[in-house]
Amino acid sequence: MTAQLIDGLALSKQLRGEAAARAAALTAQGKQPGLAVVLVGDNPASQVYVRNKVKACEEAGIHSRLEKYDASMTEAELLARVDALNNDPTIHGILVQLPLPRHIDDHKVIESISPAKDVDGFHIASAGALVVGEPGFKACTPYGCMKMLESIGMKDLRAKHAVVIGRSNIVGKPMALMLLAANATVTVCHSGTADLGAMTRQADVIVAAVGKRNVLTADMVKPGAVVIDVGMNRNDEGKLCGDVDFDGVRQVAGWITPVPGGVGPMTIAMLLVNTLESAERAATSA
Ligand SMILES: NC(=O)C1=CN([C@@H]2O[C@H](COP(=O)(O)OP(=O)(O)OC[C@H]3O[C@@H](n4cnc5c(N)ncnc54)[C@H](OP(=O)(O)O)[C@@H]3O)[C@@H](O)[C@H]2O)C=CC1
Ligand SMILES: Nc1nc(=O)c2c([nH]1)NC[C@@H]1CN(c3ccc(C(=O)N[C@@H](CCC(=O)O)C(=O)O)cc3)C=[N+]21
Repeated sequence: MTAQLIDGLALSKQLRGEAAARAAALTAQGKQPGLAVVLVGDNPASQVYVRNKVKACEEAGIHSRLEKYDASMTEAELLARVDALNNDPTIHGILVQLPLPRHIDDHKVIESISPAKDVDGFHIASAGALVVGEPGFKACTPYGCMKMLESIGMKDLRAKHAVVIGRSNIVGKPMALMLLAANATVTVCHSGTADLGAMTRQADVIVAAVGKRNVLTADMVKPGAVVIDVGMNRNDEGKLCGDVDFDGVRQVAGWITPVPGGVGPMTIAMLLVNTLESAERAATSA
C-alpha cells in the first residue's frame, strides 16, 4: 500500500479562488487589498519565490507592489521603506523577503513592520498571539500545513502525537504551537535530539522542516502516519526536493505531501488569506 498524496497545489488553488472572491468584494467597495513585497539583494531563490507571490496576488485581484533594492541598501533605508508602507493606506500586508543581506538585522526589520500588516506572522506580537491563543496573523507555512491536515479530516488532533523536526521561529516553533492548539500531543526535535527515529516512529503526524535531504526515511515512520514535508532542497541533479525520502516513505505512510506541489504553494495561498484578513479588518474599522 502506498500513501495518498496531499495535493498542495490543488488545495492552494481552491483557497486562492476563495481569496479572489473576497478580494473582489472589497474592490467593489473601492477598498482593493494590497500587498507589498520587499526584496533586498539578488538571491536567486528569493527572486523565484517573490515572483510567485506577486503572480498569485495578480491572479487573485490583490494589488501587489514589488519593491526591489540593491544588496547595498542600508538598514536605515530599509526601515524607512517599511515605515512608509506602514503608513500607506493602500497596503494591507508587508512582506520583507528573508534572508536579508548580512549587514541588515532581520529581527529589527521584522519588528518595524506594523503588527496590523504583518501578514508573514513573524512579528513578536503575532508570535505572542499564537502562544497565548489570541487572534493574530499566523505564519504562512505552518498555517498552510494545518490547512493540509484539515483537508484530510484532521482538524482536531486530539489523541494524536505530532512530531515536528525543526525549531525555527518561522516554521518549526509556530508549527508546534498550531498543532498544540489543535489538541495534538507535540514533540519538537532539532539538531540536539539524540535519536530522531525513536521520536518519529511514535508519531501519527510528522512535519519535517529542516532543510536537509533524506532527514526522514521509511524506517523512521509508523505505518499509516501523515508526513508533511516543508523542506526545500536541491538534489544532485539540481531538482527541487524536500527533507523526506519521498519514494521510500510513501511505501509506509498513510498520507504524504510532495515537493514541489505540496507545502510551497500552500505558503503562498496563506499569504493571500492573511492579506485579505488584514484588508477586511481595515475596511470594517475605517
Ligand atoms: N515550503 C515553504 O513554503 C517553506 C520552506 N522552507 C524550507 O524549510 C526548511 C526549514 O526552514 P527553516 O525552518 O527556515 O530552517 P532553519 O535552518 O532556520 O531551521 C532548521 C531546523 O532544523 C534543525 N535541524 C538541523 N539539522 C537537523 C537534524 N539532522 N536533525 C534534526 N533537526 C535538525 C535545526 O536545529 P537547531 O535549531 O538545533 O539548529 C533547526 O531547528 C528549509 O529547507 C527551507 O527552505 C522554509 C520556509 C517556507
Ligand atoms: N518573509 C518571508 N516570507 C516567506 O514566506 C519566505 C521567506 N521570507 N523567505 C523564503 C521562504 C521560502 N518560501 C517559499 C514559498 C513558496 C515556495 C513554493 O511555492 N514552492 C514551489 C516550487 C517553487 C520552485 O519551483 O522553485 C513548490 O514547492 O511547489 C517555496 C518556498 C517562503 N519563504
